[in-house]
Amino acid sequence: MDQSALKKVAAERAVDFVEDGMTLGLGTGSTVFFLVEAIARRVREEHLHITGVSTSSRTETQAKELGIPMIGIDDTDHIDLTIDGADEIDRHFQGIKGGGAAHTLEKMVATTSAQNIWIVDSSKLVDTLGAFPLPTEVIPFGHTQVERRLAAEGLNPVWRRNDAGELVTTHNGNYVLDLHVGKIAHPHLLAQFLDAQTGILEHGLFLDIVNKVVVGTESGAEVLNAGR
Ligand SMILES: O=C(CO)[C@H](O)[C@H](O)COP(=O)(O)O
Repeated sequence: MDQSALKKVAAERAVDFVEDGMTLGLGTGSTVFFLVEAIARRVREEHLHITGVSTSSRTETQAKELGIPMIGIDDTDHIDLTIDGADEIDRHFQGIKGGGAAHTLEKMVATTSAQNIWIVDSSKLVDTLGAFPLPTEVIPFGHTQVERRLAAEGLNPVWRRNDAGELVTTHNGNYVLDLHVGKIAHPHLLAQFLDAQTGILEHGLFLDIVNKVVVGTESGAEVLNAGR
């Protein structure tokens, strides 16, 4: 199976955790694309009443087109379950997200959610985080000053650009600075440092957040419980 097929395996298993009446956070990315399709199928066929909260305009558009009722994050203070993709997950169920530049909205939705499930293909499981460049969202004012500060700390910041070479902007109009750190030995310490940097709106370390990971493998979906 190719990577896309493995993502679909994970997404189609995760939809089993969706229950009637739930307010459901919907993540962003190619794995979530399959999830939204699978949820819409259950809404249609089983007449499930669910309400979605999205983390990007891409997901919002897809969900609405497929008939999933949607509300905004400002319309609720409680989400029952959020299902999202991830870029890396380590053995302690800590993760990196933001490959799709949506990590700020994703973190808001995830931290409003009672439960979080991540859906990934098996290539996303790692021993130590950091091979995937860690995304940060940086506000335009003083952004090169932030870059210099992070470079001085040895965090190897690189602005994310699109195929035309332009700076990628987030939903909020900010820039994405990817940190090529190699190995993140102490994710909590790095998160603390980044949280303290004025100018960085949010970073892609998602620590102590995920409850379950559904992994798409060649032999089917595997559910890993984080024990939190
Ligand atoms: O964090 C994300 C977007 O900001 C995605 O969840 C992450 O990049 C995984 O994407 P995909 O499912 O396409 O591999």
